[in-house]
Amino acid sequence: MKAEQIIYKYKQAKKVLFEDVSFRLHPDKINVLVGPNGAGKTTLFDCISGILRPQAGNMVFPRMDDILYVTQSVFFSPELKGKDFLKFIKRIGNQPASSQPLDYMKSEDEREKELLLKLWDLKIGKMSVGERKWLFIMMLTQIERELYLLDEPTSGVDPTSRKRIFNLVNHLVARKKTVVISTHQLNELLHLDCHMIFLHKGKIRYEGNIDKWLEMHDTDDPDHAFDLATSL
Ligand SMILES: Nc1ncnc2c1ncn2[C@@H]1O[C@H](COP(=O)(O)OP(=O)(O)OP(=O)(O)O)[C@@H](O)[C@H]1O
Repeated sequence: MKAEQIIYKYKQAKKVLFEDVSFRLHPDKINVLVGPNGAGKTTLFDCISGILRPQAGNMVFPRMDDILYVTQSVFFSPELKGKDFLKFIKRIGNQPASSQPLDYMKSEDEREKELLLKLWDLKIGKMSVGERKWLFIMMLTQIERELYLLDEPTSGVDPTSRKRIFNLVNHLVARKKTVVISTHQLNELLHLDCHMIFLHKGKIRYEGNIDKWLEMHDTDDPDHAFDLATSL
């Protein structure tokens, strides 16, 4: 899966957003899209998923039906309960909707089971950000697709929820699925087998291992490297 020489400009915008975006997704690692606010990460996800059509370039990605795209603003009524969401997702996957909470879960982790039991009867509007993100991602990643795009899945979540979300993402990679996430928390990438794609000022400025990227910037602090990379 790859993008070559993508050019994209929003109709209303004065300037081109992507002047030459090329990258390749790694099939066996978590692909991580990184870049400053406004660099175009969400726009790139929209292009990959087929929601937006670039004005030029070559995109080699699965068709829309084979992509699961979890945007930052997945909207479900805050009045719905956890169980309503879980049953709904099963039904759209043409699978039977069980009334047993643990039937919805693949993990054997006792704390996660406990969390699911708590969220089962809780309204979505009353869940914390981390609880809601974990529940959504846990369930949505059970839908079979070739490519999964997760826009900032760990923003606003505590280290435990973040670990749980990365476990879900790692399971996808282990199942030979291609995954792309975006994040601003670069420290979380240090212990991850990831393929970093760095978008800045309309181009991909780096693609590869995070350790090599840190070496290039002569630092072991990813936030410092980010600061240096975006000041160019
Ligand atoms: N519909 C639109 N019309 C015009 N400009 C837009 C539109 N949507 C987004 N933009 C602009 O495109 C640029 C990229 O936005 P995008 O949301 O893709 O960035 P991002 O990298 O995901 O940002 P963040 O890290 O803040 O989430 C921004 O300058 C934004 O204002």
